[in-house]
Amino acid sequence: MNNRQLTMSQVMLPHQANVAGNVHGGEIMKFMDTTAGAVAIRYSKSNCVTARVDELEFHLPIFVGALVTCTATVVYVGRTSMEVFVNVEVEDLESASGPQKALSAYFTMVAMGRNGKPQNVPPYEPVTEDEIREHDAAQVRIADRQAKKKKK
Ligand SMILES: CCCCCCCCCCCCCCCC(=O)SCCNC(=O)CCNC(=O)[C@H](O)C(C)(C)COP(=O)(O)OP(=O)(O)OC[C@H]1O[C@@H](n2cnc3c(N)ncnc32)[C@H](O)[C@@H]1OP(=O)(O)O
Repeated sequence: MNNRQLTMSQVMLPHQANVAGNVHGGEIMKFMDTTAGAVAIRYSKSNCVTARVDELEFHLPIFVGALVTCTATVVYVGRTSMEVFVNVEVEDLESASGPQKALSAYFTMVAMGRNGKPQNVPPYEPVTEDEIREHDAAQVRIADRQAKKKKK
């Protein structure tokens, strides 16, 4: 089992949409957060909180009845934090077009100890070319963020 990746699917229901049938962005964001949280909990074996979500851009409308699939992957592990890439695909089950990419984002999840403080998570060493590329890109993003924070 790959404990760094987890996929969850949901059919969108009327209570998640506006009167025109468009699913609220917040519903999708909550689903992404839950998927990121679940994989982070499984990876770290502890409760996790969301510390940060990077840019979100909705490329496609999502309508009631669509099957939405979130795949969350831990791409970088710090001392107590994990960067999780969440990819969202949407599928109209009545059409033959198959799943289409709707949006994606990076979530930073922090493992919390029972004392309410961040706690260490198991280290992660990327192995495949894709894993190493994602890991290196995460390091660049984190360094950029830290540099911006220092400027403030
Ligand atoms: C156990 C149960 C099992 C049940 C199974 C059920 C499964 C069902 C799944 C549902 C899953 C739902 C998942 C939703 C989870 C929420 O939505 S939680 C609610 C929203 N989030 C919050 O309330 C968090 C509020 N913020 C905080 O509590 C604190 O700011 C934090 C995030 C703990 C950080 O505290 P801090 O004092 O700044 O800690 P600090 O030691 O300085 O930093 C800790 C790490 O966080 C990083 N960090 C801190 N702030 C940031 C930031 N803004 N950006 C990036 N990184 C940051 C630091 O760089 C550091 O990283 P490392 O170098 O250690 O790797």
